[in-house]
Amino acid sequence: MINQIYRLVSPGRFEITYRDLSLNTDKVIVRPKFLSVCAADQRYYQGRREASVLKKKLPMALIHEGVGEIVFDPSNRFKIGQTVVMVPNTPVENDEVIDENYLPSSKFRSSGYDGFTQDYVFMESDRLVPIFEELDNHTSAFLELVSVAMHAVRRFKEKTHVRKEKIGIWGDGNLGYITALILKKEYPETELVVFGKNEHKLDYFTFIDEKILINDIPTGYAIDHAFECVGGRGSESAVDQIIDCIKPMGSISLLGVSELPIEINTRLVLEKGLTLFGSSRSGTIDFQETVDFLKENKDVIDYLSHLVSNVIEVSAIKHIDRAFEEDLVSSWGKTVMEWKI
Ligand SMILES: NC(=O)C1=CN([C@@H]2O[C@H](COP(=O)(O)OP(=O)(O)OC[C@H]3O[C@@H](n4cnc5c(N)ncnc54)[C@H](OP(=O)(O)O)[C@@H]3O)[C@@H](O)[C@H]2O)C=CC1
Ligand SMILES: O=C(CO)[C@H](O)[C@H](O)COP(=O)(O)O
Ligand SMILES: [Zn+2]
Repeated sequence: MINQIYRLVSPGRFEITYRDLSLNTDKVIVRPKFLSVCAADQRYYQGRREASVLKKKLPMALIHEGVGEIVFDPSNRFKIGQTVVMVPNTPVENDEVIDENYLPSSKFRSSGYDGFTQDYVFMESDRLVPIFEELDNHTSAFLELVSVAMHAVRRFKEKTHVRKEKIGIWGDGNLGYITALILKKEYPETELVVFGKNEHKLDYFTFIDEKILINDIPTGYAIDHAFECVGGRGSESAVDQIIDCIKPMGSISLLGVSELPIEINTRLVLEKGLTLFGSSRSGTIDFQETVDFLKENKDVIDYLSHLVSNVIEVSAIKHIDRAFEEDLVSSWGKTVMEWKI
């Protein structure tokens, strides 16, 4: 069969590539249905990566968040027409200690390997997780991002000391919102405080205990642990504020991606005996955990749906551009593409 792959060839320019693929395969074939734009895809689309990185990674199909329908399944694990969430990480080896998303050999879609903007995606059966009926299509589209937060919260549980009276989350965007939602369920007794830049975004955090604008942090304000969900230029000041506010022996979970290296006040990190750890991406186990978590906490699905800010029907290549352009000017939430191309 001829598969059409919609690749970013240079910033702001998509082109179609045709690839002849055999149906004599052990791979499951998935038809993408609802895809969502991640900040990482926007950086490629806008060319906000170093020229050497763009040269190495493009042309490449973008998008690593999405759900699709099973069209062919030689593994017999799924029903034809079943909706599944697609795991973008593809490991090529097992390791007893290192999670699949930290193995340098793993291939991650839309970061050096083709993402989901294709007519059909050929995947290993263990890269697909069925979802359940109450999970609506638009919200399911960004389950990958939820799985990243889930993964980070799992690591947080493993690495932090027991006192969790107050946790601070820096970042009033998608990742901050999702991380806060998961933490609220996992630590119902903990006071959760979100630190943001924008009052109108903080208004969405209706489930949180306290909201603070980053320019109005009271002197002497203290938290036990923190999550940095900012990324980009804001990362440095966020980490700086966290290091100032955090109590001794607290942990800082770093999630934001910054294009340039940032400065960290290591003197205070040492003095307070802090633990800083990064979390990136996720694996099948995190996707399964996410789906199970949402099955158990159905009210979270409703909160997540508040993140759906743009839904763009894509039936031609120019609509992919439209989705990226609209995502760029949108001040809140996620852009979802209804993949009808
Ligand atoms: N670790 C991982 O695997 C993943 C990492 N990411 C990364 O996480 C980061 C956040 O992603 P996402 O939530 O989608 O992006 P958003 O732009 O939605 O969220 C970032 C938010 O932080 C706000 N902000 C800026 N500076 C500060 C500051 N100093 N303190 C507090 N808030 C601040 C921004 O406001 P404003 O817009 O007004 O500047 C924005 O609302 C990105 O770098 C992204 O690449 C995303 C997915 C997975
Ligand atoms: O978004 C992400 C995971 O969901 C990661 O931030 C993304 O994979 C980073 O990749 P890149 O190095 O290509 O920016
Ligand atoms: Zn992402």
